[in-house]
Amino acid sequence: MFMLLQSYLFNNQLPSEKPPLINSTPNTDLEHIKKIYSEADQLFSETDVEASIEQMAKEITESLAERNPVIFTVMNGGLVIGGKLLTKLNFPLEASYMHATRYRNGTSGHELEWKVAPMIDFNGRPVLIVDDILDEGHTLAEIIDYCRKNGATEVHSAVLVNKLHSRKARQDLKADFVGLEVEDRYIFGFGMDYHGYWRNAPGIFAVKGM
Ligand SMILES: O=P(O)(O)OC[C@H]1O[C@H](OP(=O)(O)OP(=O)(O)O)[C@H](O)[C@@H]1O
Ligand SMILES: Nc1nc2[nH]cnc2c(=O)[nH]1
Repeated sequence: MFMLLQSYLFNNQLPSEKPPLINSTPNTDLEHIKKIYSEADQLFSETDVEASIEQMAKEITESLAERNPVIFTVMNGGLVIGGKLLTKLNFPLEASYMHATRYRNGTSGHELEWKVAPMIDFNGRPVLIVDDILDEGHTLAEIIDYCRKNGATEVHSAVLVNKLHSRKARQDLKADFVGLEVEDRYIFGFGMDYHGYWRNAPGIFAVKGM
């Protein structure tokens, strides 16, 4: 896997062999997936979420507009919030992504697995990490450490959602910019998945019974 990625990253060519599929779910029971959505509790509407993103963008602009930051969206969950935030940040910045996963389309976390490391050199520059959710925070903590070790002058973080509980990976772990606070339930929508599905759900929903 590493050789394939290396070939792609350094020669800028597609690998000749097809890389292993990461989260292929060809046998998913779509009736179950539909039921999860129809039975879920909506915690925030699309309008609520859009308003919170607008507010985050204002706060980020106030802090970083003059700083020439590199903004990294954490895939896959950051896909929606990253895209929605970027066009509201009307100042010079470079935008890219990194891919790290801890839940692997499941509903419980494991050790963090890096799929794609950052590809813009941020040595000597401020970095903003954008992700969908800060839950236990192992993902964000490890990414912050990585950016510091690799020369970021400052590492800021923005999450659409902070989950309220006392199981954070580090006691003082907080994101600098937070859209919404959610109760301690398994949630999906606006980039967050339920077994790989419903990242596209237009709002933030909690799975019934979870
Ligand atoms: O605070 P934590 O407990 O570490 O969890 C937060 C992380 O979990 C989700 O990613 P996931 O590993 O599910 O991968 P995904 O981005 O592909 O959904 C989410 O996108 C965050 O990156
Ligand atoms: N989709 C989703 N991903 C997560 N990663 C960590 N917590 C959550 C959660 O509640 N929902």
